[in-house]
Amino acid sequence: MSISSATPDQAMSVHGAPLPDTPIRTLVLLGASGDLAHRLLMPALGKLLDAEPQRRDLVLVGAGAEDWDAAAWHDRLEDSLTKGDVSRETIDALLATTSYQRADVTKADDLRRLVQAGEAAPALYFALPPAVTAKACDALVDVELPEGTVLVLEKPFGTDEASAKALNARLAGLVPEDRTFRVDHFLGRATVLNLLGVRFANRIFEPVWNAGHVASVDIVFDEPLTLEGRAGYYDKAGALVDMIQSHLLQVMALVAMDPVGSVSAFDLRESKAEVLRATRVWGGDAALASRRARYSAGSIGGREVPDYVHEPGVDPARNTETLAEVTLEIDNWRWAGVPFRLRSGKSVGTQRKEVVVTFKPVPHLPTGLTGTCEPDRLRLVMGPDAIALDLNVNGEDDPMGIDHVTLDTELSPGRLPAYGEVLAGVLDGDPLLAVRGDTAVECWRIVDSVLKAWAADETPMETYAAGTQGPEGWPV
Ligand SMILES: NC(=O)C1=CN([C@@H]2O[C@H](COP(=O)(O)OP(=O)(O)OC[C@H]3O[C@@H](n4cnc5c(N)ncnc54)[C@H](OP(=O)(O)O)[C@@H]3O)[C@@H](O)[C@H]2O)C=CC1
Ligand SMILES: O=C1O[C@H](COP(=O)(O)O)[C@@H](O)[C@H](O)[C@H]1O
Repeated sequence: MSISSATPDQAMSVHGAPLPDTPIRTLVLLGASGDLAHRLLMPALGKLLDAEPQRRDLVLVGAGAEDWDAAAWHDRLEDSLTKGDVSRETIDALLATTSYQRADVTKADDLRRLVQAGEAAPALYFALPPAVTAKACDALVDVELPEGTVLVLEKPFGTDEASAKALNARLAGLVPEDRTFRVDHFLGRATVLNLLGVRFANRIFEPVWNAGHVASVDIVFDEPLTLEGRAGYYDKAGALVDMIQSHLLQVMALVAMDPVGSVSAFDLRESKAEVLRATRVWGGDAALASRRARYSAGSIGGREVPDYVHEPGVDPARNTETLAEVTLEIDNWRWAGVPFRLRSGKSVGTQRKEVVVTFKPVPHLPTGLTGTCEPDRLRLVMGPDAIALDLNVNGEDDPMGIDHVTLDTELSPGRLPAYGEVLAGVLDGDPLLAVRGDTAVECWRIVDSVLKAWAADETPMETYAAGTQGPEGWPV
């Protein structure tokens, strides 16, 4: 990989890597009429251009199945950018150069036209359903790609370990690995990036960041959001694949990896990969190490929510879970015996999105101190971004009595939305925030055994009413 050594006068990317010789000037958005493109990608692109007006000389080419003329495309793009609070100047600049092509992206001829739409090598962003992305990659075999072409793939990357390997093989025949961006937008979230600063720019955490001092780690992403009309995708994925297989395992890798010598793409991604290679389900028993549940009717913030199985587009026969929990172990010197619990759910009453590191009790509490110690806990909250440290202190009323306090502060939400950071990496050719091919396969290996146990009904499907914190008896 070519990232870590810059010549003295070489330009640097926002993530600190040298810029490639051929920076990306054409972004082709395949699936431009879809939800991801409209709600997240185009606003994030606008925010990135707002933040770096001098640096980004970019033409956006939209492509999709819709038969849109220039006016319809302009309306759609402007609506998306306006909703994303992008400046008028950036909106006008983008509108002045953008174009839209109707295309069936599974056809080589249509893809060839799109690849040739700009003057230089493009970034092709597959904002498409995963099955369509796989077909588009097959069709690209018959298209000559200019040197420097970048391919950007969304999650889920494949549907299991074998299909992820096959997709990697297909991509390797198209462009080099460091021009393949497997997107996990959680890697662009401010609090997730903050794991690097908190862990490695402070003296106090790293010496206790191991099985000698840590009792357990929880990575939780519970949302009040319901299905939000996404049955077409979500009912086939479920909470385990939608959140744990990708986002939460990436976060876990950043929490558990060894300290890196640099935050270059090479060092960081290798350190994450090492942790994931050592990760497996707790006790080697996927059925016992996991739980699943599905929401029934309830209400969230005054809004009535139907039974998941009665949501439009849901097929009850799929038996899809909306809340998943998996406990993992990391078989290495640093983490042997420490449970990492990953959990994510929809239609949960109170949002909880955080990494919690729970420390072991002190080896000896001095005789004479009274009361009960609570475990020290470090929390990194993913939105609104915050950090908190729960500590035991001496009490107000009894000077020798133990009391509990929390030191906490809000953290900046970051200069850009998560997808803005991801796009900056894509355009700079810096794969720091992209998921490496072997890592994508490892993440499937970790969850595949759970998927198999669930398919064989070895783990019961539990129920929780929408608006509650999950089934009774589950730790929150
Ligand atoms: N939406 C979200 O919040 C998130 C989505 N993702 C991922 O992003 C990807 C896209 O998701 P999303 O935007 O929600 O999906 P949508 O179904 O909303 O959009 C998919 C787009 O692909 C187009 N499309 C489908 N087949 C073809 C084809 N053969 N040729 C050209 N265009 C085609 C569709 O056009 P048409 O509708 O006209 O058929 C549509 O514009 C998925 O992998 C998803 O997992 C990741 C994170 C969040
Ligand atoms: O990728 C996904 O992420 C969102 C949560 O991320 P956020 O950045 O929107 O908070 C999740 O709701 C969705 O189901 C999942 O597909």
